[in-house]
Amino acid sequence: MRSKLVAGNWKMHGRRDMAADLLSALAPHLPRGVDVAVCVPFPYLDQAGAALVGSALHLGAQDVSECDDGAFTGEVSAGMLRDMGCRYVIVGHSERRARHGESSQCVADKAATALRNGLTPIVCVGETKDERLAGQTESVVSEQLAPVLALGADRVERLVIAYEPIWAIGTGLSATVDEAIAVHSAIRGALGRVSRAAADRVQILYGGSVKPETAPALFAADDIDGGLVGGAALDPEAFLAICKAAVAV
Ligand SMILES: O=C[C@H](O)COP(=O)(O)O
Repeated sequence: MRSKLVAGNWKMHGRRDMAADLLSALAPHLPRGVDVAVCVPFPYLDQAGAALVGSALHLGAQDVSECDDGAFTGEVSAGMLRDMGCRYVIVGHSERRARHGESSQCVADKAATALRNGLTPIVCVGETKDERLAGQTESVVSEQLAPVLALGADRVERLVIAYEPIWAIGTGLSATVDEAIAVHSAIRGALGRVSRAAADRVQILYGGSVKPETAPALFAADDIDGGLVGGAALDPEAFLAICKAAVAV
């Protein structure tokens, strides 16, 4: 039985005060029975890591370099993220694939570097609206996952995967439960072709306009192991309600 995970992605929002306020509004009120993480902008990771010492709220980052430490101006290494107290790191978010031209191979390299440094990568995949309308959702997701699954069973078994249809991100228009289940089941099938343990262990999160109203039905599905939450993660009341929805199932 897989546990549920709810990860909040703050994206490029807030300042020092907002980070402090959000963390203090969340950390003491986390429900038991669900893993919860917040993926904080790089400049506030140190502050967040210090604030969360001894807390059940896990820390994550939103990206990582595929390289180990070296002459890579502007990049942040997995070792640095570990040093900040991170447990998770998002790799391959559609906003980075689109804006920074990250290929699926680059995303797999980032996942491998994160794992080598003791971080759990949250690998994002998902299709555009045009790809969905063209009936290409599963083939797009499968191509995005291919280099990641090629990392081999021992590494794949330690990943988290997030299915995030791009058309649902920040639009208020979540995928329906059936639409999400169809893709999650296909991902679970692909994991099963890597190893039985990968299919059993890897948490597959849904992301894309998850709200307190939509979370209960999504999280009740067997193959939906929690959520990657953007906008609603900036509102502590909404985020805690989403976390509670993951416990109730
Ligand atoms: O990483 C989070 C996703 O991009 C979802 O964002 P959203 O909840 O604002 O749609």
